Amino acid sequence: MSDVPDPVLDLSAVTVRRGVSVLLDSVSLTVGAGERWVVLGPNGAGKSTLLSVAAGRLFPTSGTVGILGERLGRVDVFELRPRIGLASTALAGAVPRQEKVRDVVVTAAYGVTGRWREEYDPDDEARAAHLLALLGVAHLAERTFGTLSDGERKRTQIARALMTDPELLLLDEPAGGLDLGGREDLLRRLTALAADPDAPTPVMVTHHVEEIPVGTTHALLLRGGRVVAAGPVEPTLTSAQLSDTFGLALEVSARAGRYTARAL
Ligand SMILES: Nc1ncnc2c1ncn2[C@@H]1O[C@H](COP(=O)(O)OP(=O)(O)OP(=O)(O)O)[C@@H](O)[C@H]1O
Repeated sequence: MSDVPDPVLDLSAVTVRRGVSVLLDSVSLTVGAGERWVVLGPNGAGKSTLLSVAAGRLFPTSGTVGILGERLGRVDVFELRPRIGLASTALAGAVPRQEKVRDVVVTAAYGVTGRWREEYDPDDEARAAHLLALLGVAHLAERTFGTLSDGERKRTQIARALMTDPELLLLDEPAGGLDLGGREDLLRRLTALAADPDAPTPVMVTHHVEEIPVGTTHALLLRGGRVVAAGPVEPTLTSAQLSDTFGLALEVSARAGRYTARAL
């Protein structure tokens, strides 16, 4: 998108403390328009915390956060949030189990979860249907969210995150819990989405290098709330840096834009 502010994200020395715990320790990150980022790190590294900051949902203890050309703390976050698509397990937990899948998606246009109108704009209904098809779950539109499998929920959440036509797309472990076929299908769809010049700039959190979609341009490696390495994906995702990130000797290999890692 030519009119998307650049950088899309501009975090400088962001620290998040909770009591004596330091969840993020002076993290700086600049995501340019058109870049496609992955954030990798072990359990508890601070990935979800970082995504919450990037989503304008968590204010850091110190540091500055620029999102889509606005400064967190100076901007009305309720105006900013529709410009950011966020799919996370925490948000999925806020969706009523009885909510129909199509309503889970369409209500994002109104900034709510839970159906609250009898009628929606036909254009919104059509967009929700299109996004469910894009994520491969159009056949589930009339089902209730509570009856979906984990993988189906993930896809529905991503469709919801795209509903407002956001400029920034934040995905927290979109492939987590998916079976092999489901993961590969989702990655293919994320790759196709990333190739669309009108698609939002994605920042995706994962634990596994195998879940990095083809077309990812940049990586941030996080451990203990600190940045181990960040930058263009190839020089960042080295065996040495991945080993530092996960705290064990790993060998990473790349083939046709996909990555695998194994312990040495
Ligand atoms: N309110 C809090 N008070 C103290 N510690 C917290 C609080 N919230 C989160 N943490 C801790 O902060 C650390 C980072 O959490 P976060 O959820 O960001 O990690 P993560 O990298 O997303 O982990 P995972 O991969 O397991 O989802 C964890 O050790 C977590 O236990």
